[in-house]
Amino acid sequence: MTATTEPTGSPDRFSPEPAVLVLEDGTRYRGHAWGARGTTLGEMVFTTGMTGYQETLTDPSFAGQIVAMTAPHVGNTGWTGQDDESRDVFVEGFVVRDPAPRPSSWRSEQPLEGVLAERGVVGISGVDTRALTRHLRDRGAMRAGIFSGPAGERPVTALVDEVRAAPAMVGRELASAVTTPEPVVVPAQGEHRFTVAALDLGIKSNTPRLLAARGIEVHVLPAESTLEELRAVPGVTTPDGPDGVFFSNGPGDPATADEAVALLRGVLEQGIPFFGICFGNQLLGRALGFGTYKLDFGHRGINQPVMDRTTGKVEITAQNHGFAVDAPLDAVVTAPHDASLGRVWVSHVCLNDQVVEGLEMLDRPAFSVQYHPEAAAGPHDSEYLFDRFVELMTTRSAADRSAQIAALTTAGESR
Ligand SMILES: NC(=O)CC[C@H](N)C(=O)O
Repeated sequence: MTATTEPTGSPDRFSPEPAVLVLEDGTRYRGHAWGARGTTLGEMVFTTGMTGYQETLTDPSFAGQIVAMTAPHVGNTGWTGQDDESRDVFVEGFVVRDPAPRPSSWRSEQPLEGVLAERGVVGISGVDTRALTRHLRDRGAMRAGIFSGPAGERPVTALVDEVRAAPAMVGRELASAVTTPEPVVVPAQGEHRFTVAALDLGIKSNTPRLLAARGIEVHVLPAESTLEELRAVPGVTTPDGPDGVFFSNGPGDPATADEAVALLRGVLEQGIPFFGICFGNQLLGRALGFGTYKLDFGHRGINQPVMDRTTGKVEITAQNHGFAVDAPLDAVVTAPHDASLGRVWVSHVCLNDQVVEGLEMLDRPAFSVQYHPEAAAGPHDSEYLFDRFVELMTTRSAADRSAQIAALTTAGESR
């Protein structure tokens, strides 16, 4: 059935040009053309962060996705080049309720809509984003299109057909489209303690920044790098290879990243300390032999509660993922892919829905989290993970988690 939702309340006062957001199930939301005019297609997702629209727009993990902000008033602080999380805007389209008519911040260099228009990002304003979010929450993530200008004047059936012809997120490989074309070195701040090879699957700038702040020189490498290229990065403590390897966040379906998974297996076999974030966590899961699956509507926002099972502390986290690792929560598992990799446990769990939010190997120096400890934008509760990586590169061996695991087993038995 086709439903139409008209915007309510005060519509965007600034664009008389119509635009329409069409979902693959036929639902449509009318609004106003905002940013670039034309057609854009992608997976429709929502993010609940009240702040951080610029960091969201420049997070390469959003490639292939049309993002709706649940925060109603967007653009208030304009655009500040210094806050970019990467070299471009990567979202496929942008859906907002009520854009600020002009920025109000001494740091702003440009209004948000100007940046969107300049970079060809098709947007729509005046949409009831709460109704859209409830719809996606009930029906799941789905493909969508924003149409404005002459493209939006065609019959709705033609627009729905166009949306349905767009590629689905499941099975989509996007890391190669967003990765750095050339290696980039981010120098260590202060004493140069370690050098890390960071595989750029869609990395955000704040990650090398937080590593560099801990005395780590970061070599950001293209996604298609080989094990030899990773090992050619000389470490401080290990001159025949980097002190550690990092795999970043990134867009697309982790099930497509076979080459990066094979690369990571090589890293693990050689015992090089490893840290992964988001896509990097999904790839550690896959390297160990677990599957990944699509969440109904994903976790996107900056207030998601996660339990760190090592300390028992709950942290408020920034998240942006539509897929997750399928690993058992209450058991220590020997890597299903290859028993010689040793044991692994789920180190972090999402308290909203018990989704796996972190993995830690117990016999090798490797761990990863599904959420964003670099948190730009977001809370800073999880920065300790960068210190754990430093500790791992210092000891070069897995930490002892036997007490935590014994507690977990006892809790499991008493249920
Ligand atoms: N931020 C990320 O790295 C996202 C990973 C993956 N593309 C997902 O949606 O789950």
